[in-house]
Amino acid sequence: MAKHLSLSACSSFLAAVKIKDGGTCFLPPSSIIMPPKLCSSKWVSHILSRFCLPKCSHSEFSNGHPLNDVSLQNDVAVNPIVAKSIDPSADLQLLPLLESVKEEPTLSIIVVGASGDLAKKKIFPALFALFYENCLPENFTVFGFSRTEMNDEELRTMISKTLTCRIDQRENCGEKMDHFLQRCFYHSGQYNSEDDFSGLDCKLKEKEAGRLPNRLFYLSIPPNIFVDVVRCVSHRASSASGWTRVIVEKPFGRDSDSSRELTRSFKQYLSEDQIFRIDHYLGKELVENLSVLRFSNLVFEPLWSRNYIRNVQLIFSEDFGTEGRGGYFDNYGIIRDIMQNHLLQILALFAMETPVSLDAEDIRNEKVKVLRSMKPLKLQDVVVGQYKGHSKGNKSYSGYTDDPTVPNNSVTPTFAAAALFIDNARWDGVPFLMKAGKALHTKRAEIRVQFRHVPGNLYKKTFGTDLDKATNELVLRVQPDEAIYLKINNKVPGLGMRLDRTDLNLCYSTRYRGEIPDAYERLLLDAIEGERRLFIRSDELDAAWSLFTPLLKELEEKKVAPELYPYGSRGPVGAHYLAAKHNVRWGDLSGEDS
Ligand SMILES: NC(=O)C1=CN([C@@H]2O[C@H](COP(=O)(O)OP(=O)(O)OC[C@H]3O[C@@H](n4cnc5c(N)ncnc54)[C@H](OP(=O)(O)O)[C@@H]3O)[C@@H](O)[C@H]2O)C=CC1
Ligand SMILES: O=C1O[C@H](COP(=O)(O)O)[C@@H](O)[C@H](O)[C@H]1O
Repeated sequence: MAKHLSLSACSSFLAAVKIKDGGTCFLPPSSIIMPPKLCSSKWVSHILSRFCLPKCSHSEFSNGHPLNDVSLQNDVAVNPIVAKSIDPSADLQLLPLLESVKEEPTLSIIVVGASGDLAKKKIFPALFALFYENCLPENFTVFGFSRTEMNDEELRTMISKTLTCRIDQRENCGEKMDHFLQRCFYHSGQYNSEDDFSGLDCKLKEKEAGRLPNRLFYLSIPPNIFVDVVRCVSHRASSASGWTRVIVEKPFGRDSDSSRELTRSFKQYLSEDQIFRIDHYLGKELVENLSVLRFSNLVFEPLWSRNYIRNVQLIFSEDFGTEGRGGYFDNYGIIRDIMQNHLLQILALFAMETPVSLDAEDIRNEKVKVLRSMKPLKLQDVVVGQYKGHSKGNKSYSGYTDDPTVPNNSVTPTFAAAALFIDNARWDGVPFLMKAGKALHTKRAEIRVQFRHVPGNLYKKTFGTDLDKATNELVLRVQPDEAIYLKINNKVPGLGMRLDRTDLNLCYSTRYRGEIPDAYERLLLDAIEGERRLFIRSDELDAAWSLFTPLLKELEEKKVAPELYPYGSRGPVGAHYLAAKHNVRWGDLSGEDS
């Protein structure tokens, strides 16, 4: 038991707390009274996961490797509802700390594909931000692994170019960066070479220095080498006595069959608990807030159904093309790149029933249910487009097929709009419209909820014949300039009776001073803590592919020609016809917000 009591350097006493299944938690009292700031609440769950002993501690083995993934977390409902897990009838006792640290845990984060775009752009900066905010455990190292020949210093130089300090906390930034970089190391190897992963394992062990080793692998590599890496990790580089977790980047397959095959291959080497399929949109602040908004405010949940909501729009647009990623993109297209994952995940969170609790499995169960209630997409529910070259003033923008890595005759969509329906009592008949495109006139991601007309509206004359103009609309702007606003009708002050459409507006930058953490920060921290709520379970993934696979097959078999739209425009006109077919107007193009 003493080996679990490793952290309490902060206190000479621990509070012993009984948890629901009869296990015991040892909590430093300081963790119980921590204020509920992000890192503090994470801290409590972190402590629970490290200190809670289940009724019977057991180790599972897979391929000869212990899977010490803290399965305790199924026994203890961690962040943010710690209290729920604690048996209220159990007395809190203060126990003297039995023994000082014996097997202090250490965390190694291994970025596989360290030389790549995503690692440089997102993963290393997110790790540094976590370090900067003291969210990483005391003993951690970061390892880069890829084929490119580099030494530790060269990796550090590469990483240092992409690190930035948070705007609101610049103190000691240089010093912090140096400390962080000193914890970064590199190992070069082939992705399918078990010997190269043995070499990595040796270096990891050296840094772990006999402490309890926990290892988090981040697969930031093309999908065709995922399975090789997972095999090598499992055989040669998984932790012998701590946990081993693997974060996997999308794409998780190209369709139902390939995705199932990938899941099957992964499960030869890893248990589902060890796989963290990342969808970085789930780590975005406004997406996290969706459930809070809905389930903690009385005013929204009663309206959240076909009775009051006319349609829901999920919109993603970028004002740049696929430059530099054409090779990848042409094999996937916008439907796989954005819709089947990011937008569908948001839809599932938006439309799910109230989960039993905030536990990962309860939430993911509800998401699976709603995905399984949806009708697979048909060709007539979809419009596809592709951007073409365009000149504006003396500037010219290349078309999608001008990219040398894209075939000239490619019909891969860079834009798509789709109408989806959920066949359940809550959402019957409500169109969920999705729209995603590259090289459009603006960069944004938002959720728009258009409400029904007010029956017998006393003021309808003021709105003329266009009642849509008077419809309430709730907008969650995911990015940029995070905001939540509700369009309402309001009397213009004065003696007359003139109505105005205006916004009840929560603009994040005005209301909250701190900088919003990047999605990758939140998700990395969750994976470190074993929190799975924001990661995709295999049955969710399967349900998501089932919706899109028939459509993707049809588009590809029939080689459906995308409607061309000029780079920097508002996208194909077909998207308007699709919306009109379902009595919808795109909220982002309504004039007020476009
Ligand atoms: N970049 C982005 O914005 C996003 C990326 N993703 C996903 O994240 C993962 C990584 O993306 P990204 O960093 O852009 O990918 P990269 O193309 O930059 O590849 C990452 C690294 O993998 C190695 N690599 C590249 N191609 C091959 C190959 N054919 N065979 C073996 N090794 C190869 C290279 O390292 P070396 O040669 O040194 O071994 C490269 O530095 C991908 O799955 C991608 O789909 C997801 C969302 C956004
Ligand atoms: O997953 C992806 O997301 C990015 C957009 O992410 P964001 O956080 O910058 O909005 C997109 O550019 C890329 O094509 C896609 O693979």
